[in-house]
Amino acid sequence: MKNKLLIIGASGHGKVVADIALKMNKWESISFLDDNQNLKSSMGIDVIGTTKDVHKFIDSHDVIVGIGNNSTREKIQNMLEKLGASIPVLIHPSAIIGNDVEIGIGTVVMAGVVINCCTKIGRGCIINTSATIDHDNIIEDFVHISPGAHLAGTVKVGKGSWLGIGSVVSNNINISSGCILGAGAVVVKDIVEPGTYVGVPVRRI
Ligand SMILES: CC(=O)SCCNC(=O)CCNC(=O)[C@H](O)C(C)(C)COP(=O)(O)OP(=O)(O)OC[C@H]1O[C@@H](n2cnc3c(N)ncnc32)[C@H](O)[C@@H]1OP(=O)(O)O
Repeated sequence: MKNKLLIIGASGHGKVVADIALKMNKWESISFLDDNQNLKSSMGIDVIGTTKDVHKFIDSHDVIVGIGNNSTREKIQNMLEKLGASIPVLIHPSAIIGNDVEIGIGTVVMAGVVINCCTKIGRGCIINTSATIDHDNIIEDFVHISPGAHLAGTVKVGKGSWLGIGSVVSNNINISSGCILGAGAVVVKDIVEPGTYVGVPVRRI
């Protein structure tokens, strides 16, 4: 771990990431990179360059991607890992994490989240505000679980999927990689193909 943190992306998600980092109180300085060259600061935190400048800071900073889009976040995190960056896990102090929970690098766990025991969360995930993920889940890399989503026990979510705000997944369900669940979706059967699914129970659109 380094004593400075660099967050790539200074927009909505990046700002929440910065807020969590401030509350963790582990870094003596926090800065952003953002590809909008007109943006000089966000939340009172300096924007010190664009994504292509990251190599200048790799030796001195922990680096995390604060971009909500799953595939963009994946692309940039993969690049950071190739460069040998030190990539932290960010967990809001109000999150409740059970025993035997594993959380991969680059994942951000937001305020009010509960993750129960024996769950495995991959790299570069977003576990958004007040989501709950119960026991023995497997959440693969670069998944976004949106605010207020609830996953029962023994759910598996495939790589890069995005579960929309307030979605609900019943126990023992597998969701394929590359899925989008709409706001308020309810999943009671396995989803075996990538696609966008909405409604109660879900249908593919
Ligand atoms: C902190 C944060 O902000 S985290 C981000 C949280 N945001 C979210 O969770 C957003 C989730 N997104 C959604 O629910 C979106 O509606 C999506 C991704 C499912 C679909 O978006 P699009 O592909 O643009 O679909 P579009 O809006 O054209 O809708 C297609 C059809 O599905 C319906 N539909 C779309 N979303 C939903 C939904 N959540 N539930 C039920 N029906 C829906 C529409 O009414 C429309 O029906 P129609 O053809 O009969 O008119």
